[in-house]
Amino acid sequence: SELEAALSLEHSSDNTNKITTTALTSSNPAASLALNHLSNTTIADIDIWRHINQEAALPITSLTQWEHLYQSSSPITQSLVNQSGAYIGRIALTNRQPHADNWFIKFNANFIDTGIAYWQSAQGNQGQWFTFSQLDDAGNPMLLHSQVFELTLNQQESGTLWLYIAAKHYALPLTVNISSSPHFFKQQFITNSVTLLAIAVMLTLALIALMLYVKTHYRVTLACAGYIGLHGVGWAAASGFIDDMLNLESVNSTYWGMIIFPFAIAAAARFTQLLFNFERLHKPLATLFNGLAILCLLLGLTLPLLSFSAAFTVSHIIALLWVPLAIAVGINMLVYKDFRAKYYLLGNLVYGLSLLYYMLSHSHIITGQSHSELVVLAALAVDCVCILLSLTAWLQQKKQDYSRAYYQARIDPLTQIGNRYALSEALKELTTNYIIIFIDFDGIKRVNDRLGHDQGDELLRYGARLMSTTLNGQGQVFRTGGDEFVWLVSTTDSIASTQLIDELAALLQQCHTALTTKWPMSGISYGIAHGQEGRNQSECLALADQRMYQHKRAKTSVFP
Ligand SMILES: Nc1nc2c(ncn2[C@@H]2O[C@H](COP(=O)(O)OP(=O)(O)OP(=O)(O)O)[C@@H](O)[C@H]2O)c(=O)[nH]1
Repeated sequence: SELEAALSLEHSSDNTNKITTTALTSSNPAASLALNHLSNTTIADIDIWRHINQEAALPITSLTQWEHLYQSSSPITQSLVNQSGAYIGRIALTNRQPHADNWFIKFNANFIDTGIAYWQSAQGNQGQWFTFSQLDDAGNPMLLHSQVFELTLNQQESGTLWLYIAAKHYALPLTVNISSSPHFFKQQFITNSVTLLAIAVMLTLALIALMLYVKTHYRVTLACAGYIGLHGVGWAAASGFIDDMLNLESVNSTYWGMIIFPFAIAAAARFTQLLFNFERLHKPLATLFNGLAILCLLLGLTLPLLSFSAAFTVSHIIALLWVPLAIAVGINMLVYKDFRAKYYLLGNLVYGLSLLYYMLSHSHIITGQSHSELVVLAALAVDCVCILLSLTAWLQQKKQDYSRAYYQARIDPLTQIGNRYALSEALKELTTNYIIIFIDFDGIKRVNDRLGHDQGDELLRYGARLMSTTLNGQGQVFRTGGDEFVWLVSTTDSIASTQLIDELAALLQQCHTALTTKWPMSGISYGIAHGQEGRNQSECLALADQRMYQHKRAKTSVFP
């Protein structure tokens, strides 16, 4: 005769529930549970489900149809992990509470196309219908990672709960959890909170990376946004969040996570390549990561054409290959003391460890309720934070490089004051009220020839320093080349007062005197022009240059 597993719930002395499984004949029709306010029972999939060869024609409208379907089903011999298709189950339930109460019947399955239940009370003729289909679950509580319906039983009510489920893939053992309201809300609060927080973190970080791309146009920021954002969207789909939000009825969006995953890894490979600048620093790694990105992209495009189970397997293989590769790259770059590697490695290590825990909890090494999916999701959010930090390190380095290049392009290396390029920028910023002074050192050739080039250099350095300090914050001095300098002063008056020009000339005279004290054969010649004397800065500069020559010619040579 056909054997069936039956379950009875007992209270152990420490007030926790345990399940004993007893083999019974078909005269005892189903697993049976006596429910009370402590109930939180998980029934192993092998103890409840029976296989149906093809999906049932819906709706299943009567008890006779349920019984007929049950008769045509066959027992399963192993857990439903990685299986697919339609299954039927039934549980005998009794309310042992001294009053009417509610229990939540939860299905530990990420993917459920059709989920329907029928409660046949022993005390009433009318049955009650429930749906926990992802394709049609608008009336169910919004919860993530699984489906649920709420069953209300009167005092001492007993009966049979019939269950039917169909999906393209069961990623986990298809256990059924029956819990009292307090247990259900406590557990689901944690599950929903961790999930929503992790998804919110990922999507927010992706948005930040996207904004950085809009601002900088660096491809690495776009790859980062794709890497983090696609993980976020993938989990929003896989956890059922998108389904709960949009109430899609024609498609089951929980399947999308697996299809999106290869695209996320394509972005991750591209990000890694750009982050570590492999194109310039390590060609073979650049080729490897570019190849990987293209491969993942092609796989992502192909997956929707395959069966979902195949897509599920492919995505998991990609994860198994990607994470060790990313960790190896992180370690390798850390060995080379790369500034970006610590965050990158830390993130991938956290994610890798969570995947290890996930695998162990699906083996027999770790037993009990492991919440491994939640652990992976939380670890992924941490990984994404680390990935964004590695991007920040990259951007900081880029900023430093830029500042250095900016500085080098504008600063004269000998005198450490602005060069011709810096002058041209400063000239453009002048308004009409300004004074330009053209300065040329005297006798530097003689200093070079008689005292050596080092002394000539020292004279130029000293002269530049002297002018900058003598000016005492009035304007800025630039070295435009050789022994020529330009001093720009912005003024407030539209017509620069003769008094200010005299003051500036006095300061220049001070410089001249200080220079000749140190190098008697040297000195400076200068020409002054103000903004109102020319139509633009160039004309004013040319006028100052002319006056400098006049000054030089007019000076009686100190060293004939
Ligand atoms: N030591 C040194 N000399 C330089 C540098 N740049 C230009 N010179 C020299 O500066 C001189 C510039 O030419 P001039 O302006 O005719 O030289 P000068 O002796 O000052 O002549 P006057 O301006 O007529 O007094 C050249 O001899 C250059 O070799 C530099 O960076 N270091």
